[in-house]
Amino acid sequence: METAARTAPAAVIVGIDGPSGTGKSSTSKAVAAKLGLRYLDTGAQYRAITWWMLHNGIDVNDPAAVADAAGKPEIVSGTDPAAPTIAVDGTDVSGPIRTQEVTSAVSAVSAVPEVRTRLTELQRAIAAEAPAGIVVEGRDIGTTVLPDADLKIFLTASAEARAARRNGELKGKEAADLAATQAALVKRDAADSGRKTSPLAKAGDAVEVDTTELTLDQVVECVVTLVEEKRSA
Ligand SMILES: Nc1ncnc2c1ncn2[C@@H]1O[C@H](COP(=O)(O)OP(=O)(O)OP(=O)(O)O)[C@@H](O)[C@H]1O
Ligand SMILES: Nc1ccn([C@H]2C[C@H](O)[C@@H](COP(=O)(O)O)O2)c(=O)n1
Repeated sequence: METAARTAPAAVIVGIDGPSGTGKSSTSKAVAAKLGLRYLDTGAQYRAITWWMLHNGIDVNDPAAVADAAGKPEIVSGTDPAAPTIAVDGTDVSGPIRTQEVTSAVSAVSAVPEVRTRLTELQRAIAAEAPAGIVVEGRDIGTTVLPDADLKIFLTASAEARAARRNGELKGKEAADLAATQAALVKRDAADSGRKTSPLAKAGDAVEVDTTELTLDQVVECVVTLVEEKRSA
């Protein structure tokens, strides 16, 4: 008796880029979970290497010192969208990488070409190993890391909306000044967009989604639909 040959759907690679606070992490995790894909937060990797530099007394404003040390830490990312992890030399740094000290230093460290080369190689290797595919989020995924991704999304939102979202995360903690939050977001975006090596930028073939007036569920639905359209094309 003949058995019908069953082929698993080809792995799908989705890149999601955009400025800070546009919803990349929330959207990417939810899309990956819905579609059974892996999830990679490349911002967490840049934060992890920044944490290591600070922890080891490297002057983060000295590009030569950062470049010399760029190959030293071992960065390991767990890609389960329900429980992503990030470790440096075996230490879980998921908490420490979110401190203000790291946030203030990460743009300087991520502008160093040796850091970018190191992490880009790691990101490509992780994407290549994802059996059903992966959602990778960052700043240069569509332009540099995975230029052949099946689908590229560029999320945007007004600076006001992004600052309000960030402050919303602080509920129950010390209330942050909205104007100060907005100024910090805009400053980091300017640094990330202005660096020479693979700056924050929309790839020419990316789909831009302005999330200012959309709920997270609406953004997730929009991206899931775009992935399904690509898969059935
Ligand atoms: N469409 C949306 N509407 C309202 N809130 C949202 C929306 N998308 C994300 N958020 C909220 O905004 C905050 C920032 O989202 P998220 O961390 O996903 O952004 P991001 O682009 O990954 O930021 P960063 O680049 O700084 O890591 C979170 O509190 C998240 O719950
Ligand atoms: N592909 C990437 C991802 C992140 N960065 C840098 C620039 C960001 O300000 C920083 C932290 O990212 P976040 O956690 O806010 O997503 O990391 C980058 O240069 N390239």
